[in-house]
Amino acid sequence: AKCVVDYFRDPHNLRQYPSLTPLCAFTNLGYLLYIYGGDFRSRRMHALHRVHPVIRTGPASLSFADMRAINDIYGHATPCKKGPLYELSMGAHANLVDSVDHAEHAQKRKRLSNAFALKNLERWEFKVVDKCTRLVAQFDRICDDYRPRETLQGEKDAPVVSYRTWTNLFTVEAIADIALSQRLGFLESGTDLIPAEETDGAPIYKAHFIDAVHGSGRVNTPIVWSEEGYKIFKRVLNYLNPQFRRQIRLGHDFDNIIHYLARVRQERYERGEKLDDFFTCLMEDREGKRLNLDPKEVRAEVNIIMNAGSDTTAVAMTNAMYNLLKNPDKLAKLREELEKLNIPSDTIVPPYSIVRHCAYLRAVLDESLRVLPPLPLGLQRVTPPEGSSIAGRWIAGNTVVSVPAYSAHRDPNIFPDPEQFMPERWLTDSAKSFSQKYFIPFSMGSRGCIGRNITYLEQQLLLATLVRRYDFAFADPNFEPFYEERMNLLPGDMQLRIRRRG
Ligand code: HEM
Repeated sequence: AKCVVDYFRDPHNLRQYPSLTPLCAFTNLGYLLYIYGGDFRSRRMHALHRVHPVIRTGPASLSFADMRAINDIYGHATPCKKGPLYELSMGAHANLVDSVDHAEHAQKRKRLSNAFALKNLERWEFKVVDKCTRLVAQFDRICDDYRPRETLQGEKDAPVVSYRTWTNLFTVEAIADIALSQRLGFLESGTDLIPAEETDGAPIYKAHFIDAVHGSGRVNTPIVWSEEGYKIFKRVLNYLNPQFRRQIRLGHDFDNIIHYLARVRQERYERGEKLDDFFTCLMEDREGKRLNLDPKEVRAEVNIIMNAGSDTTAVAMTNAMYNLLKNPDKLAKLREELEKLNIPSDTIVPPYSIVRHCAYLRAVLDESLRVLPPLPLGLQRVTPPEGSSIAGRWIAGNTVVSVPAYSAHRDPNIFPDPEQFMPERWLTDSAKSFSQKYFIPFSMGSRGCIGRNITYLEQQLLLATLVRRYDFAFADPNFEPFYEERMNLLPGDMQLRIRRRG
């Protein structure tokens, strides 16, 4: 009854906006039901946004597909804060992503920003080169061991690899080395089995890293949109739904993997090993003075870096290869750019000092992030109590507001022919200005992604390496990707035939 009364009282003055579903105007359950199945909801929602630039997604929530809203909601000067979702999904301690308080976040960000600066990343290039080299060793072995069979067309066939899985193993290994100086051996074993341990000293066991990351996302994403219902839904679904229960267990495995990794790294630190990684930035300031952070906070930061730092980049890598294979003329252009570099053929991984200047390579990656942003949904922010102006409208205080990257990247006034994969659009004079204002795969402002330099380092090195060395083709020529949208838009498996180039 309160929902109905509030609908007619309309304290946020939102009745003027069309509702995503009729239920959304009355209760957050409406949005929860809309996203529950985990299909590609940002695409569904975009179909509506093409007609309505502002949509009501809850009793006090709006989604904007108006480009002016990006700066108002996420820009450096925004008065908006992170929304209730972040506190709800927080673990035992706030981390850099879910910390809501401005002062707390600024302090956390300052601590890590040195580690994420571009000049430091170049120091860690060797860690990424090592992972590229080890992935190439596996792909070479797979190609060399394969006994080709004749196809119906009379050609020799080639082995099949799961590009999605191998690139995900690559990104987990890369971030484990960058963050914790830890070698996991995933690229040798071809699996993501890793030790995990409870905080109560129970024996160590093994868990699957990637399933565990996805488990924690699958638990929270469907239910975190209802502040009132979150805890109840979690309990009820855990009781009634075996699949949900399994995801909760996997999420728990992820916490235990992080506990294991952080403990091992802490012990190395206490033994006086001098290692060059993020963990050191959590232990000491730039002058080497100990910070003495609460161990729960250290674990929370390790958790988010291992999660955000591996999954998003793996998604982006799969999407970039998919887009190139669907657009062979763009792949040919990329190869042409890389071949012009005249890098000796026995150099497996081209140096970052060279590939970072490859404009077409960067354009391919950006265009892929535009078409398929790994976080396509509207990132939740909330207006200050006094209200705020967004895209030229006055929005009442404590309203949840967001701009879905999926829709922003499809504004035809900024990105003509938005469904077309056209890296060339990033090579025009105007590209710099629209990329700064309207290209938001990493969000923007003070809460924008701190790891973007790392993802470009990884993606540029790996894609340049693989495109130079191998030919890829869809194992199923009619392949169409399957997507599961949680916080991240997760592509399903992508099987590719792989051949060594001459
Ligand atoms: C293609 C790859 C990536 C994409 C698309 C991406 C996207 C994003 C987005 C959209 C946000 C804002 C989240 C929000 O407001 O809730 C974010 C924040 C963040 N990302 Fe990334 N990210 C990527 C790679 C990385 C990597 C490699 C790391 C770590 C090494 C990382 C670490 C973080 C952290 C710690 C934050 C929180 C920043 C803050 O609030 O101060 N990300 N990322």
